[in-house]
Amino acid sequence: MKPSVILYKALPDDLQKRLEEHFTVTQVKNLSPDTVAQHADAFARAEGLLGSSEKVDSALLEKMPKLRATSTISVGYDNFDVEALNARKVLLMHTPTALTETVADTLMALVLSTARRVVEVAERVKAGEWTKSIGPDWFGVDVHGKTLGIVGMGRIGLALAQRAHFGFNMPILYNARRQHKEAEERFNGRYCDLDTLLQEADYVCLILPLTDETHHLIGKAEFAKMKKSAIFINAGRGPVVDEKALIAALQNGEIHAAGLDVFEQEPLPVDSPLLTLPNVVALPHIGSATHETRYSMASTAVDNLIDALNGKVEKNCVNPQVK
Ligand SMILES: NC(=O)c1ccc[n+]([C@@H]2O[C@H](COP(=O)([O-])OP(=O)(O)OC[C@H]3O[C@@H](n4cnc5c(N)ncnc54)[C@H](O)[C@@H]3O)[C@@H](O)[C@H]2O)c1
Ligand SMILES: O=C(O)[C@H](O)CO
Repeated sequence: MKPSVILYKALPDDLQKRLEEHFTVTQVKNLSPDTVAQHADAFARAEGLLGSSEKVDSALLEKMPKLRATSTISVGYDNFDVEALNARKVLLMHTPTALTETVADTLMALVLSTARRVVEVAERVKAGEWTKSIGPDWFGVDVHGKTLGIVGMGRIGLALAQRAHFGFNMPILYNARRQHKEAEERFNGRYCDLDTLLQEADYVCLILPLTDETHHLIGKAEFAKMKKSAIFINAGRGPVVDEKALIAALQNGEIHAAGLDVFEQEPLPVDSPLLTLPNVVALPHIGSATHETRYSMASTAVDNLIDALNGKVEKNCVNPQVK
């Protein structure tokens, strides 16, 4: 008999078929208590769980006594209570390499669009304001040759450094939990403490996981250390930044602009002050959202679940020790 799995995200037809070749699949719309109660038998039987963007906590695990593996269609896994999974010896699989280059493209897009005010001036053109040759009130600032500070020199940080170094001739400062030889040898990156990076960078780019350690890593004191001309970018996770402090820093002119793909609350509430600031580019968490990359992530996640339920955890496994 095929193992049972719960699928909580729609998959392209061919991937759904691949999943069904290996498992008996119950598709649900989300992991809310109501949905779990409605499909209680399927959750009780399930050995695997596949999807994204929903909390997987100990309350859910209690409803899934047979669960052996979870597979998330994302690289970030802050939605999972990893301690609870470890205690139950449930494997957690993710999609680390499938999206790296695409997210680095998004970061670069945020750098360029904030610096050159792309969204703001395009809106002015659409509003009919381009009635004569433009003056300095339409100008932006340069990107090439400016100092880029990357906080979180992991897979995506490295891919951003590559773009900035080779494409834009930007000197690179970085902060991470350890020094990265590759960043230094290939992209001339200079490791420094967070304070130095905040003080010296023209562009401060965050691409960090959300952990207890990184929660509100950037707040009032950190914005105060940045240059008044600094542009702040976050495509890691919203709660790494104290959003109230970010709004105040923008409103008080402590920093020049911000490009944001992630927020403390998503979707971003429509009454957020961020949406009233012309020097903010706010994106709806599109870091990896291209057709090619989202397909590749879903395909990897399906393969990850097949591997994990067959005891194969050589790659893409967050907690291989529980096997
Ligand atoms: N916006 C999006 O759509 C999107 C897409 C993909 C990833 N992400 C986020 O980006 C994160 C990074 O992805 P990755 O593949 O580069 O991960 P990674 O594990 O390769 O890199 C993470 C880096 O952060 C560093 N780090 C961790 N804690 C730190 C701390 N306290 N201080 C300084 N540095 C610290 C690590 O040393 C590492 O260099 C993901 O965890 C996810 O939250 C967002
Ligand atoms: O972590 C990730 O993969 C992205 O944020 C998509 O959720």
